[in-house]
Amino acid sequence: MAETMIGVIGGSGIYEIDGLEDAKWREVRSPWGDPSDKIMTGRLGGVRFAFLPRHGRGHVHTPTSVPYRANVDALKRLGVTDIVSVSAVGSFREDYAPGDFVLVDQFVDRTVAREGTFFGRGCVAHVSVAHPTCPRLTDACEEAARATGVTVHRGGTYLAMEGPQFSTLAESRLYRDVWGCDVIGMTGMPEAKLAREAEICYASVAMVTDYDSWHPNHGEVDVTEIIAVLSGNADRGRAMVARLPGLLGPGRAPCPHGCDRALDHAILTAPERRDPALVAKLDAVAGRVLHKGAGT
Ligand SMILES: CSC[C@H]1O[C@H](OP(=O)(O)O)[C@H](O)[C@@H]1O
Ligand SMILES: Nc1ncnc2[nH]cnc12
Repeated sequence: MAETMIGVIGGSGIYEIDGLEDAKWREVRSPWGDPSDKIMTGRLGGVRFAFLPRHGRGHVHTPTSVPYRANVDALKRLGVTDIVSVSAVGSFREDYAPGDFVLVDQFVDRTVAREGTFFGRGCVAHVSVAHPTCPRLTDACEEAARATGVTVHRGGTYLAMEGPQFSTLAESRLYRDVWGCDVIGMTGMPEAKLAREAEICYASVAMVTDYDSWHPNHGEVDVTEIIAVLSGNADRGRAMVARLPGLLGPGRAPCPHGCDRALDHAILTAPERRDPALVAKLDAVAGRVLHKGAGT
């Protein structure tokens, strides 16, 4: 049985994690550039564990400058099998209130200025992201989150905007009233797509911090208030993460939803037409299939 390694990507307000045994910050090199920061590795509850602050310690990266490919590739290189993304979101629903956790299961990608794939000319692949999050990993996150006492909503569509400015009122109304989205953030995409390309199970735990700008009884989004809500929820976030190893266990059966086999039939480029330089960069992400001579 394969070994589980949990990777938590911490969002705004979450720059470190405690409680890891043998914790050390490791510099992980990636052909896709430098990750957002060093990655803390260790063991939690007997399970291999990695933590990466998405914006870097000290909040260096904007949502646009986050090196999403390097981050996912670096986690894959470390052996991460399951990524839990923790992020702050605005809510489009009265009943998804600040302080609540939402287990996102769908995304609408409105980002425009990010590299959204590991593949390209010389190695073309098309994976399905019809269901971009992993139900097995999300089940564990749900159980872990509910045990902390926080209000948890299973399911929600996350509108990923480019930012860094928050939405206009017209945009907020469009995403909510016309498109039926549930929450809004700036980082869920392309992270989720890249995790699928890298064959890593991905769950998105969104912490509601505000009502964006649509709500008549709430003011405009204020980043200070967002951080205050996140700080108020930090203990619950930590408690949720601490329960994950016990729920996932150290040994890992193949994903019943196929996340860990997403590339089985995805690569179209004929082996003799592949770009060796790109194939070399894909060693961690796609080595499982590329080095078996998969493709058509
Ligand atoms: C701090 S407010 C806006 C900022 O917070 C969220 O970041 P993350 O998803 O990493 O928690 C949001 O997406 C924006 O990047
Ligand atoms: N209203 C909002 N819009 C985009 N990203 C956010 N992150 C937290 N609140 C947000």
